[in-house]
Amino acid sequence: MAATTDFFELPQEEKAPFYSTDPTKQVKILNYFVIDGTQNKVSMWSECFAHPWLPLDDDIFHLLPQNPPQYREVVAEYAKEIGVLMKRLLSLISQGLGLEKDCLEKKLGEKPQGRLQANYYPPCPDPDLTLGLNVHTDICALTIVRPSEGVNGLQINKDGKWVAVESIPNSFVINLGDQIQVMSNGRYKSVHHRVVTNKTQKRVSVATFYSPRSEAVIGPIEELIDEQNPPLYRNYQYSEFLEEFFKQEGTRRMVKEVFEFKT
Ligand SMILES: O=C(O)CCC(=O)C(=O)O
Ligand SMILES: [Fe+2]
Repeated sequence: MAATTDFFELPQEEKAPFYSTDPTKQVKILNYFVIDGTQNKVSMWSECFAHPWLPLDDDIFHLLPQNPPQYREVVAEYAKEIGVLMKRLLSLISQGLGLEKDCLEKKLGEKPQGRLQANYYPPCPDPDLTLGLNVHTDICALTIVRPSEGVNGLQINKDGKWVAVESIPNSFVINLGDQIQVMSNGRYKSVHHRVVTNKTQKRVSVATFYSPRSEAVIGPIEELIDEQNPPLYRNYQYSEFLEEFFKQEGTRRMVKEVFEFKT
């Protein structure tokens, strides 16, 4: 967390080379936005630094910041541990669905892709006017979030109401993503969430996303389909899902809904 916070708090000129809106750039700082009624882009009250963590090969490693000096080593170590935890969680979720331990991992395919997104939310003079991150579901399979301690901000939508996720020391927040909702044929839900800001304290979080690679074919798992439980989604290549995601940029995204069978 310190390495991430230090990176965000570097002088602007040191961070400048990382700012980019190019979707193909692997390591970059980005600002999420919403498109308002007059087609203007309205920026969220946050800055996000994103890059791959799986695989973290030499090419990517050398694109990571050299300042703060410990950034690369800390991320490499964190990536290793998160990889182990992701596998463990996927195995538990598979068993929770009554499937073989390695079912979800196998269905997500070889060479899964992991992206890390560090989010920096500065104090906001009027938190009622904006959000740190707009309401969304994570499009990946699974997300592990490490939030800064003692500062709330993340909220999930439960039965139409926003509920604060309390920050608990030394803990992670696990979000099920859209791909788990589709693969479990709707038994697990990818939760709608958003981040609110506050007037006095900055907040930092590090989200690590785990996704299939773009060639993988995703759909409801056969063992979970029968007469009572017909498939809710059609099979798709993950690249199609990503294409739809980018098409809906700046809107209240409804990506997996595009792949639903309409009844
Ligand atoms: O800041 C947080 O706690 C959540 C971040 C998040 O939802 C995301 O990066 O997708
Ligand atoms: Fe999220």
